[in-house]
Amino acid sequence: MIKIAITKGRIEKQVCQLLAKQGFDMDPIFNKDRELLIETKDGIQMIFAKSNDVLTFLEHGIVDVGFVGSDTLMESDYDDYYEMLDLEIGKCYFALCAYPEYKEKHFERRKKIASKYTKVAKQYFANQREDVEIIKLEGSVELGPVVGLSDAIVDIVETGSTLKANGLEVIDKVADVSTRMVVNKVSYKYKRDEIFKLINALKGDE
Ligand SMILES: Nc1ncnc2c1ncn2[C@@H]1O[C@H](COP(=O)(O)OP(=O)(O)OP(=O)(O)O)[C@@H](O)[C@H]1O
Ligand SMILES: O=P(O)(O)OC[C@H]1O[C@H](OP(=O)(O)OP(=O)(O)O)[C@H](O)[C@@H]1O
Repeated sequence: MIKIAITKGRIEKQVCQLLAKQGFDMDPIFNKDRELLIETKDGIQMIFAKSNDVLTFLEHGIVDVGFVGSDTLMESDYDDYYEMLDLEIGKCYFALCAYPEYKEKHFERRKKIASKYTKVAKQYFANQREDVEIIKLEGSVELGPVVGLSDAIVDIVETGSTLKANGLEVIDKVADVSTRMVVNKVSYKYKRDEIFKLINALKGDE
């Protein structure tokens, strides 16, 4: 039995579709209602969790494998896992975004930057050698500049439609993001065959 934690929502749907394409029986998952733990005929036990919690389950050895966005990996302080695969789905990117005038504006004070991903934002500005104030928001981060809480945001951009709808634009691209398969180090040792069966299937090698 291989135990998997998967990020609920977008990632869950796309990874399960990939596995179904490779012949795994994903029907119990596609047909689930509000259940948070499902077992399939192929010996997979899958739990559906918030992205940060996927890493918590992996860290505590509750699951062998996790599927999360690289955004979550970049933001987390936990890194004692093996990153085995870039699934090249759930693609989006981190960007510094603001109103167009941000680029020309001269700031007499520290800039204020709102983000749900404060670690990523801090790292970006540290690399730029710029001292800014980072303000944590849990979502609807675009509100930062819109309501005057911040001068800019560091957030995920996919289609760009949220930015456009709020008059904002990408000032600088920070990093690409995609879905990754991560593996608990102990599981890697003891469930190697099952793990590689999954990896090969996801790579389309099976
Ligand atoms: N447009 C997008 N916005 C946010 N995440 C995206 C987007 N496109 C792909 N992703 C990826 O999907 C993952 C899950 O996103 P989702 O919006 O389902 O949850 P979340 O924003 O991390 O958390 P929450 O459940 O609090 O909204 C992200 O971690 C990211 O890797
Ligand atoms: O470029 P787009 O295709 O418009 O996607 C980007 C938007 O999607 C995400 O928000 P999400 O929908 O996860 O909601 P949230 O603001 O509550 O995090 C992200 O934080 C942006 O707001």
